[in-house]
Amino acid sequence: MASSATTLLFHHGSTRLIARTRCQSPLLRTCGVKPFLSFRSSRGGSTAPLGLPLKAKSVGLARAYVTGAPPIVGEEDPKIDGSKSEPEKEESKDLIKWGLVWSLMSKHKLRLVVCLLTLVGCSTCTLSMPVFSGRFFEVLIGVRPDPLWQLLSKIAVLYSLEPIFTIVFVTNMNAIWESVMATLRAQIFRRVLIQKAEFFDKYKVGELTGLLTSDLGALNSIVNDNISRDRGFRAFSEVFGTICILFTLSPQLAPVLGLLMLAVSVLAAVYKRSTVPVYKAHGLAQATMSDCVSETFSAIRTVRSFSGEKRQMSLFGSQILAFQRSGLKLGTFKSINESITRVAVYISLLALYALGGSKVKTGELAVGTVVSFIGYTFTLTFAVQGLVNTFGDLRGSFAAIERINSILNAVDIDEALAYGLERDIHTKKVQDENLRLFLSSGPNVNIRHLDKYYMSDLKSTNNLRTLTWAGDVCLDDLHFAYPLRPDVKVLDGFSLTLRSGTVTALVGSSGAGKSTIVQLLARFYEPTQGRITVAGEDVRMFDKSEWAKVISIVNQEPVLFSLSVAENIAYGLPNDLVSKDDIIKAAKAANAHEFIISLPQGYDTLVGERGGLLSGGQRQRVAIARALLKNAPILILDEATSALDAVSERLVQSALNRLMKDRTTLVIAHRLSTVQNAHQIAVCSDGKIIELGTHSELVAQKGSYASLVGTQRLAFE
Ligand SMILES: Nc1ncnc2c1ncn2[C@@H]1O[C@H](COP(=O)(O)OP(=O)(O)OP(=O)(O)O)[C@@H](O)[C@H]1O
Repeated sequence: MASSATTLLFHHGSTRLIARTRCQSPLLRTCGVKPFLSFRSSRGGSTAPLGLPLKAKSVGLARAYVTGAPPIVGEEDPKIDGSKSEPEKEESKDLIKWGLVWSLMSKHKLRLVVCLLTLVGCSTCTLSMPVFSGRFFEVLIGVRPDPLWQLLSKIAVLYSLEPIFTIVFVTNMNAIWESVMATLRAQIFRRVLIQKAEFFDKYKVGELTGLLTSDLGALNSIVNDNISRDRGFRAFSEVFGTICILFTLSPQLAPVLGLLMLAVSVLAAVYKRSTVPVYKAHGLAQATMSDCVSETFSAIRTVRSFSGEKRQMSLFGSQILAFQRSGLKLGTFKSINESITRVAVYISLLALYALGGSKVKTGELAVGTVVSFIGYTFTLTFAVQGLVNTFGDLRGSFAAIERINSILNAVDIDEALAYGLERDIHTKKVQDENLRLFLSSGPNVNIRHLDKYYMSDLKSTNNLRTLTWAGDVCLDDLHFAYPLRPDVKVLDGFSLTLRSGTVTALVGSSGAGKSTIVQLLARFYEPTQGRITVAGEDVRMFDKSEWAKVISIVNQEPVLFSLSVAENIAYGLPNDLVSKDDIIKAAKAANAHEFIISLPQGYDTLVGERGGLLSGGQRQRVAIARALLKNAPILILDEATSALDAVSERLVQSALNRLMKDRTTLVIAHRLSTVQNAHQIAVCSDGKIIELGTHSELVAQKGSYASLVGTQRLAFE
């Protein structure tokens, strides 16, 4: 066989099996050795490898793809089934694992050592202070012969060292953790970005924002809130150290007094911690109030037009009262919280005075030791409270990590997108320093679980642009149901060919599946059956970031980013490839130049959130300029002019005509004027094409299209 990948087609009932052989390495490929043979069903998508195990095959080919090797498959009917080899299926897909956190921390070995040493240093200083206080009193009453100045200079050294150690400890700990958090933040953002489209159907934007704000914030607080004195590691070392010292100072007093102090402090701390939900409820009541305020004032015109003032007042009134109630409750808990620590200290001190005092009286204990015990009472009480809080924070962080992992594991990642991105990041890392963040945990950490078998099927994309400029786009017997509604068949054997360089109009009733076709063409979803090809090649053979470069979509409500007009026009294109002149040329062709130069800062004017500072027609023309500059061979216009008034529509339509020239265009429109000039018109109903032809052919057919034209309404609404 001539090629390294050879396909044998077997027809077996309705299932066509593709048998292929491939070489595992370039060396084997050139020598024509075929190390294994696999059979795959082109329908059901199951894979039955023969010969060598699947894993061995995929690893070799995966490497070939990443290093930009020439096309590695050449089958007539390639089929990606996404089936995974068993070991990869079993591997945990959790994004945040303690192993990852530790590996990120261990990149800062020197800082970790400094942290450890300064932690020991500041804890030693803190724990020594009560001992020196005891000695100080003993010197004062003459029990100790040391000169006072000598003792005072030792205390002064301690007092100086402790803050220095603290500064070094906190600075280094903070630096390590901020670096870990930056990487985790980047990894979560990236993992969300590469999820399949149904992920975004499933979760609300607020939930996803929460992952990066509140949930990650909970993880952040493990260290950031616990590097102060009396929290985290310091609290732990102080509790442990205090108990050891108490036992060393007085083996008679320590068991009773130490344990009593510990018990009282733990109880007080646990009680204080139990009031956290009351604080949270109060915060929630406040957030509800502010939501109501922002909703009322942002929709003030709607409120006015429905005389909704009274309703809004009543709603806000109920929220004020709820906030007041939770405030009162919080006040009670605050007052108890304020005194509970004192109660713990007082009980411990009272017990110390009673027990320690009697022992001093009988001469069993030095007065300095009792003074030291007083110091340790305070140290222990505060350190125990800090430790309980740290455990509470840890619990919150565990819950947050679980939430992040469970959301990000709920839907599979989009592998065809992930691989393209991975490769792009690697090639762009030299130019874009910001992308380093997305690499810093090492590429393998993130792509390890990706399906290498899938990757092995992707083609080299060098020729995708050429293919799409010249070849037809075929939608071949597409069947589809949205993943979140698998029982509702939206497409049911949809077949249509978009001829290269021509315009195809797709019309049909509301809900017929027209926009779904756009979603499949854009590869936001994959068809459940059937395939989309370009020049005969299955589009799944190309990674999605490459595919995105050959397709432009302009829809009814184009979304602009809160950037300048020029940045919006050039969005997605590499900075070094786009000149200001190119942007102006595209804007002129999109009939947008005139309005842009009349804006306060011309092309540098910021367009506001989602382009809100521009009118609908202006947004539309900026989107068309963006598509013109992108110069993609395939163009999709999804109801692009239906929301515009007559003047805007004329301007937009003439811009669109320029944009459509020589491109393979699919137009979804409700207006006859937009549709009738198309090279072919497809009428869609119940997820399939029921009529296909030019305007005059379909009118002559006297079918659905003709009746639409007859009633002057194109859409079957
Ligand atoms: N993300 C989604 N998840 C689940 N179902 C969806 C989703 N998007 C659309 N649908 C459903 O798919 C069907 C086809 O919708 P589609 O948007 O493709 O219709 P359409 O022909 O473009 O309609 P219109 O002309 O009103 O825009 C509808 O029944 C719709 O409810």
